[in-house]
Amino acid sequence: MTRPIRFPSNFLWGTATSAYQIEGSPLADGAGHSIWTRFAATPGRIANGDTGDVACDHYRRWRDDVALMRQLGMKAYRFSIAWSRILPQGTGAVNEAGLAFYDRLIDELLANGIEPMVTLYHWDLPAALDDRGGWLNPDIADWFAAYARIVFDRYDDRVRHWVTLNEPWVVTDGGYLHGTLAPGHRNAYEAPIASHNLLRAHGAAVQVYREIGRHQIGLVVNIEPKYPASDAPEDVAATRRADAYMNRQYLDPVFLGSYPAELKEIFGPAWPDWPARDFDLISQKLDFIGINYYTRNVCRHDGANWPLQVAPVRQPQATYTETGWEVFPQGLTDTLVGFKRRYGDMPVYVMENGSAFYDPPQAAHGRVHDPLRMDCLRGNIAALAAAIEQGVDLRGYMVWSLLDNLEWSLGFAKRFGIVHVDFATQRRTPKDSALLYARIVASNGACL
Ligand SMILES: OC[C@@H]1[C@@H](O)[C@H](O)[C@@H](O)c2[nH]c(CCc3ccccc3)c[n+]21
Repeated sequence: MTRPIRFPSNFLWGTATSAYQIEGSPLADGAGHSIWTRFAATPGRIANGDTGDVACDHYRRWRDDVALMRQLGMKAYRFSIAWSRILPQGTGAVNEAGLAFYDRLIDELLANGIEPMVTLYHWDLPAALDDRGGWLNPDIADWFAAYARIVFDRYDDRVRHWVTLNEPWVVTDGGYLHGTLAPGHRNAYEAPIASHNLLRAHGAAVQVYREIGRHQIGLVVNIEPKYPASDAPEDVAATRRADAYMNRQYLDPVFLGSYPAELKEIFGPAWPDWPARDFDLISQKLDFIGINYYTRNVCRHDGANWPLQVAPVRQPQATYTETGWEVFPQGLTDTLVGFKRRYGDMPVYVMENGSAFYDPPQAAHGRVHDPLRMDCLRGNIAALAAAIEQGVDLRGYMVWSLLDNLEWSLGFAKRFGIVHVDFATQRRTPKDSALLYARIVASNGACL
């Protein structure tokens, strides 16, 4: 008989989404262009020519979607605010209609007993700010802080969990190094500058929150634990570089006040000498850390693989998702326990965890059978319990995602939702994984 899994009584079970991926109507009611409306309009940037022009039409169907969360018994909902709905030019004139949309959403969530957890930035930079250098312009820390102040002023009476940025690593690696995400740059000199300015902006927003906020604020990072393919010194060194580049590049400056030494080794002359004062700004005390976990990497040295000289090693016995990620729940436990060991004991939320699998067409009676996603969900929630048993102060868990949605450059084909969306009709159908998650939430993790 396995011991019952114990989650804290007020554990926040929920789901997560982001503005550009679900809302649609990106330019409605005075909203301005973002780098993603621009990227989506550039031929070849998003698979199948998909765009966020309609997406899940959440901008108009938000009330029904909250009702769906209520029906599933969700305790929380993590979503992002589109900066360019609030400030169409990124700075300057405020768009009241944009503020009013999120007012209505937040009020509806609270009326349904669902805790709103708000991300200020989930990749959709106002295009007007990109025209002024975007994340490459050091002034963006002030632009972001001004946007944050407006949003805190408006919603902090109802929102008790704030996130400054979603995944600065992805914004940098995808948007400035490999060019796979907006704004689509490929420049090893730009990437460290963008990354550093993201962290400066994060710190500036936290400073504003400490002036006027009454609740909690944190950062969300994607963590992908790295394991050496062998104990050969070159594989161990490659693994260390990969961990420094993806994971410690963000957690070290925020919690330890300095970058890992490996970054100078990786970027060489492209790695600037940063002013010490920046780290006082970046390492503002946080109330929690948000971790997005999807998979692990097994690493080997590969001298030809720029810039890290690391190659991933596929695991022959493992299950892989449609996005090519190994299903490895142990990595979630290792990540949470590893965070506590390196950075200390602090409240942790898993702010994203999920999987994309091919979902068969709707079966009879409107059911959508997704056994692989169910297995992944069970395994990851058991991994949470293992972390709690090892002393991790885990406060909540958000499944990515509530709805099938626009998977950035991969378009709509990669379905992460526990609720199926028929994009032709906008019909929502809870998948078997949603019904499983609803049971898990209702039993506070007992019925895995
Ligand atoms: O890919 C699924 C989700 C996205 O839809 C979310 O917007 C984003 O926050 C998010 N982050 C990750 C893990 C980091 C990652 C993203 C893209 C590519 C590789 C790794 C997975 N996801």
